[in-house]
Amino acid sequence: MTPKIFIDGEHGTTGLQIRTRMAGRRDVELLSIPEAKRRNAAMREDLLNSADIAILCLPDDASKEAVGMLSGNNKVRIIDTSTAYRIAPDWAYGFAEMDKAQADKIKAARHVANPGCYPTGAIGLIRPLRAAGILPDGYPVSVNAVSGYTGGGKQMIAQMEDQSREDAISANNFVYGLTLKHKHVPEMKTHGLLDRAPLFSPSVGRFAQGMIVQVPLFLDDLKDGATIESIHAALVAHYAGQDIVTVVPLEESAKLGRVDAEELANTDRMKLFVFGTPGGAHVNLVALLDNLGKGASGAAVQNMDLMLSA
Ligand SMILES: NC(=O)C1=CN([C@@H]2O[C@H](COP(=O)(O)OP(=O)(O)OC[C@H]3O[C@@H](n4cnc5c(N)ncnc54)[C@H](OP(=O)(O)O)[C@@H]3O)[C@@H](O)[C@H]2O)C=CC1
Ligand SMILES: CC(=O)N[C@@H](CCC(=O)OP(=O)(O)O)C(=O)O
Repeated sequence: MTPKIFIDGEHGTTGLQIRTRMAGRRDVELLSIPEAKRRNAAMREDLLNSADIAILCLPDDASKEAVGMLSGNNKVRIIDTSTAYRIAPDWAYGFAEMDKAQADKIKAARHVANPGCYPTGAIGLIRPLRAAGILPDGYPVSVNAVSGYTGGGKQMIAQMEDQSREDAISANNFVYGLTLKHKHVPEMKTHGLLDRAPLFSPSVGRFAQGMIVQVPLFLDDLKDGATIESIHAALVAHYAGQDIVTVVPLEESAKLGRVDAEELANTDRMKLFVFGTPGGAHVNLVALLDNLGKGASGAAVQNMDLMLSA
């Protein structure tokens, strides 16, 4: 039987991108709700319960409501793209490359929490160094990032693109999350294996899709003997054997004068760089991805495929 997939929130930014990625696929049947009925609870409940996999592309509250609509159903599997379940112990975290066992956990899971866009970059950089013992307990990790404006969903897209709106945003680049209580911090801490919450400072640029996440490190405060080379080697070893997350060779990074946030727009991959000077005191870890690709919809489709392959 062809597996049935329902995307709750299919007319939003993340949902639409998932639909685009599924267009033309014959191995799955997409159940769909008309745009005008997208908030009709009875129709959603019926479609959710008719699916083999429900992909939730909704705000947190609506995701929780959808999970509630499935509470009596022990068959439907769920991929939730919201923040609601990302550190819930009974949900598998949908970042397949984060360690060697994760893809199998996703394959077997009934409930998968798709990672946040910024956390995908941050955890992708931090977790391998924690696992290798290079980043010690107590290290004060900072995460600085810039996202394309589609990261703010339909509302921010309208605010950036329609300058006639009362709430239009005219800035080309702005820093936000100024209370330092961003919803992604717990997720970065848990899946980054950190014992201290990172200091996370996000920003948005006037480009639709793309993301740079930076984690600067002081070598003196890492494990004794840590160097730009040993950090790079730990990342290379961690990501060996797959081609979605690539670690850029040090010689290649050393030749770069800049990193373009849009380089991986419209792809589902992530690139990791280690910048610095051999023998120097600092390194800057950089992750490059599409906030809507590996940061959202690309990861959701990857997780769906893993679940279907079980
Ligand atoms: N954009 C991004 O880069 C990323 C987003 N995500 C996550 O994906 C989720 C969706 O975000 P995004 O696609 O950006 O948001 P959008 O606002 O673009 O889309 C959300 C969709 O959900 C619909 N919706 C809202 N409330 C309800 C409800 N109660 N019942 C049914 N439908 C509802 C909206 O309808 P309406 O038009 O009526 O409001 C809209 O179609 C969020 O949880 C976000 O955190 C994850 C990673 C990255
Ligand atoms: C630019 C922007 O506003 N970004 C969002 C994060 C993206 C998002 O809402 O989704 P995820 O949590 O699933 O990544 C924010 O900072 O709230």
